[in-house]
Amino acid sequence: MSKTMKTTQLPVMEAFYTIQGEGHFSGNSAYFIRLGGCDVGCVWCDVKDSWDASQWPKESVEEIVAKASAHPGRLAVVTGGEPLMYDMTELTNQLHAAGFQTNIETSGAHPLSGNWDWLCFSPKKFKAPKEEFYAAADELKVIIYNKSDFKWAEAHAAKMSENSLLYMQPEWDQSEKMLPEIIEYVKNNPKWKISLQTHKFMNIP
Ligand SMILES: C[S@@+](CC[C@H](N)C(=O)[O-])C[C@H]1O[C@@H](n2cnc3c(N)ncnc32)[C@H](O)[C@@H]1O
Ligand SMILES: Nc1nc2[nH]cc(C(=O)O)c2c(=O)[nH]1
Ligand code: SF4
Ligand SMILES: [Mg+2]
Repeated sequence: MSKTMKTTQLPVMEAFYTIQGEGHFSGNSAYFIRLGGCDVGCVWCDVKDSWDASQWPKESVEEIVAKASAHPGRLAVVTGGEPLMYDMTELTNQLHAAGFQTNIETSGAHPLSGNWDWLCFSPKKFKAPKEEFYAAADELKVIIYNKSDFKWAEAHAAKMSENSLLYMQPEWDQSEKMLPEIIEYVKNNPKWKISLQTHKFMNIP
């Protein structure tokens, strides 16, 4: 590559090879790329350290993909922070070129970019999602923190495309209280499935 050619640099908080713990791909080996930076401000966010992008070193897309390629799995999950604060075109193109399936975890609060094989959309009360995510998402994953979130979840589900998957995931610290309610809700509303943060039970990243 010529010296004058610009390559995308992205703030990387951490990247690790693990098991996808949540949603439709739960149980699959996956390489996680966690980008720094988020302006959504969820009170119960489990990675608040990710919010300030300036704390995390910038890496070129080439470096990020080279590190991912060192592992046997070819499923990449891009998360954060909020990955769509950045243009994801080059990262997804280079991941594809290296043979990866590209999955994303996003709140939908920023414009959609990149070429995704699977998009997990987890809308938040703290910063409204962009309308384009309802059609683009493969799975909706609503975090249930209190009883009012069931009605809120239905409002989002009503806007999703017909064949998308619908998940309710208990907020981790409210699980003891809310999981029994979620179980009853899903039994009564079978279009929904439960997603648990299984990596936290397995004590893996
Ligand atoms: C940390 S976020 C990063 C990606 C993106 N900012 C988002 O919120 O979708 C990854 C996933 O974890 C979920 N999550 C964050 N904190 C959680 C918590 N305390 N309990 C359960 N799920 C949580 C989010 O809703 C999202 O689906
Ligand atoms: N194992 C594992 N699975 C995950 N699924 C979504 C995660 C995320 O933080 O985006 C996550 C994570 O941090 N670890
Ligand atoms: S949008 Fe995601 S990363 Fe940002 S605060 Fe909410 S859960 Fe955390
Ligand atoms: Mg997580």
